[in-house]
Amino acid sequence: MSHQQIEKLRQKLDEINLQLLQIINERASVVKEIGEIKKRYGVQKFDPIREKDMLERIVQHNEGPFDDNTVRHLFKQIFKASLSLLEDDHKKALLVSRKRQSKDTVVMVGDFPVGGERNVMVAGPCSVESEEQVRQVAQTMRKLGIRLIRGGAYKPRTSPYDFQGLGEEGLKILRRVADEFGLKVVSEIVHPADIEMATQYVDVIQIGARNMQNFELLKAAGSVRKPVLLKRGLAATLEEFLFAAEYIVSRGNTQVILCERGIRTYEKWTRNTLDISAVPILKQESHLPVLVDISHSTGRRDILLPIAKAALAAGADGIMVEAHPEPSVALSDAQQQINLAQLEELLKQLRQTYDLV
Ligand SMILES: O=C(O)C(=O)C[C@]1(C(=O)O)C=C[C@@H](O)C=C1
Repeated sequence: MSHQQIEKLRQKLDEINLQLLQIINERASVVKEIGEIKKRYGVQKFDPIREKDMLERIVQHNEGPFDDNTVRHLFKQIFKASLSLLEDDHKKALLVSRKRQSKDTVVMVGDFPVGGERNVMVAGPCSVESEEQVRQVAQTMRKLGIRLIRGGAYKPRTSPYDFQGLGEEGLKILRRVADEFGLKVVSEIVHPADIEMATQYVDVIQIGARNMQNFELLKAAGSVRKPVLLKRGLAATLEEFLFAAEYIVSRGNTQVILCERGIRTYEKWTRNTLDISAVPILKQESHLPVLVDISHSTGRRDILLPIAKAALAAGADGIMVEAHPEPSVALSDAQQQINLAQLEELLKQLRQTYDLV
């Protein structure tokens, strides 16, 4: 008997659910119309004052049985969903977004895939200091089966009195040594006018954190047909990061790799704060491969292994690490680089769980 009563009431609820569905979608259509107008006039999508007014008015009409706080909470969820509907519409336009391309982009660095089945490691010294130094690193990498060598030839340093890099000579060293050991070169370019020249020497153009919003540099990188490794800015939101990538991709260079390298926070025990949540969010929002720079994000050697594991567990396509034959005498970032034995050990540990090349 009571079972029948419940069934009847449930039928009623089913009907109400459908009515609610229809009405919230009707509401969403109106919100979208407002969104179109806002877009046309460049008005901010989120309007907290309007939301507050609406909540007040709704609560005034609330006759229960839900209490006012519950009603506020429910409607706040509706507003939130409406807002993300507006923002989704906006993001739909981005070429780098998942909405535009559901399939992962695999960036081919010559014959070497980044963002494919296997995780990658980019390793090498912070700065190119000499051919001998690069050769020692390359030899170890070859032995360990790591293919992507990094090394800075143009160094954007905080102090103008610090080592500024060997410039084009540094790129030549990288190219020569990489060819000798069958490796691919990743190196940072800081000036738009150098992009064209750099394509002769590097396999991946790196755009560093300090230049993430150097729009002329991004445009220049978008105009060539070389993979680009774009690092997240020191204080860039993920949205700004993706817009920076969009600058490159929208110019026709679709081969972009994103790199989370930590952001600036009040924490002093690490050089930067690794934003680990950036990894799954970027993978969700964008089809581009995502790497994590475990050296710059931490600035310290002692936590590289757990940080690398965290990055890969969070879904990163690979990690970047600074390695030097003798870190204590390195001309830059001496305290965060690992030596070659430590590189080997790090890789050994990671390979127990991950297929890292
Ligand atoms: O009224 C607006 O300006 C809207 O964009 C609609 C709406 C809503 O869902 O009601 C959506 C987002 C804003 O934060 C405020 C209100």
